[in-house]
Amino acid sequence: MNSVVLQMHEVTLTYPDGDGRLTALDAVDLTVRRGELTAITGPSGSGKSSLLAVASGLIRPDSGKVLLHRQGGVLDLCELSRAELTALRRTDVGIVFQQPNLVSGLTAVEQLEVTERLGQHRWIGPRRRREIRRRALDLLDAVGVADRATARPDRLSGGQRQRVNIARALMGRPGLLVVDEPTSALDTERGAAVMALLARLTAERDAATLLVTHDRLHASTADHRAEVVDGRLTCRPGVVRLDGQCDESHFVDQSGSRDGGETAAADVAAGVRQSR
Ligand SMILES: Nc1ncnc2c1ncn2[C@@H]1O[C@H](COP(=O)(O)OP(=O)(O)OP(=O)(O)O)[C@@H](O)[C@H]1O
Repeated sequence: MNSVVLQMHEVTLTYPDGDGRLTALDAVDLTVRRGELTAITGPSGSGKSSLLAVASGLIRPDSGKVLLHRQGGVLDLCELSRAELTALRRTDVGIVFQQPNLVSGLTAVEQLEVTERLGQHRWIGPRRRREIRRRALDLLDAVGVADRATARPDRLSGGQRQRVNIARALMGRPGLLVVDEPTSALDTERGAAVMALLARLTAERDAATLLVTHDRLHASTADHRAEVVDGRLTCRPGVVRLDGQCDESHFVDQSGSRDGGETAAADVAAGVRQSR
């Protein structure tokens, strides 16, 4: 079994709501492993974005643990300062937001370079700059847009912008990749291609990918799938207890859990596996 990268344990998150509090996440347990893609689905307002925000350290939960396993040890994101979390998101956690928020004046390769340079608090010499450019070009190649490296966002299609967005999130070599609705602005075919790309990158780069999608067809192509309803995970893929034991009662074997009308989903899944 692959090694654990992210472990959420009994995570509860509330927001102010009038005189009271609204529970967005309710005692959520979730484990995400290296080289595996976990997809979260759920109705609107069920807590999917809140789950991603907590998993990536953008929001601190009211209670629970969010453990990030990385080289050199395990960190509880709930105990880190804002500055430490910002630094961590440059190196260990890649985030792909729903809208590819690319900088309008920069070319595709510059979008990736500037991300890397922002993380360096010192002057960067020509050799290091060449290394950064080479890595940026390699990543654009890996996501299939090497030939658009010098194009600005207004010259890229929606699918190409999303691919640059994904490549940018990988610049820091993150162990955890958090992806919010990557296909929402794409048609079915381009959406399926982006899902296949994420599955391939997850396996090739040995990343742990946690993805939110409203599209059950796309979710069915993931290694694991869970659903959030009213802030609770209805099934919990491969949850590892804090004592290190795997809680098999919550393990979801996708091969045995297909629901009705998913023949097409199985076809997409087969395509994804072939393209890996
Ligand atoms: N900043 C906030 N302040 C107050 N309530 C919030 C805030 N953000 C989200 N909520 C509420 O928390 C609940 C979960 O919201 P969340 O955005 O996580 O759901 P979601 O599943 O991502 O929804 P969608 O699919 O519509 O994006 C909702 O009831 C929402 O109204």
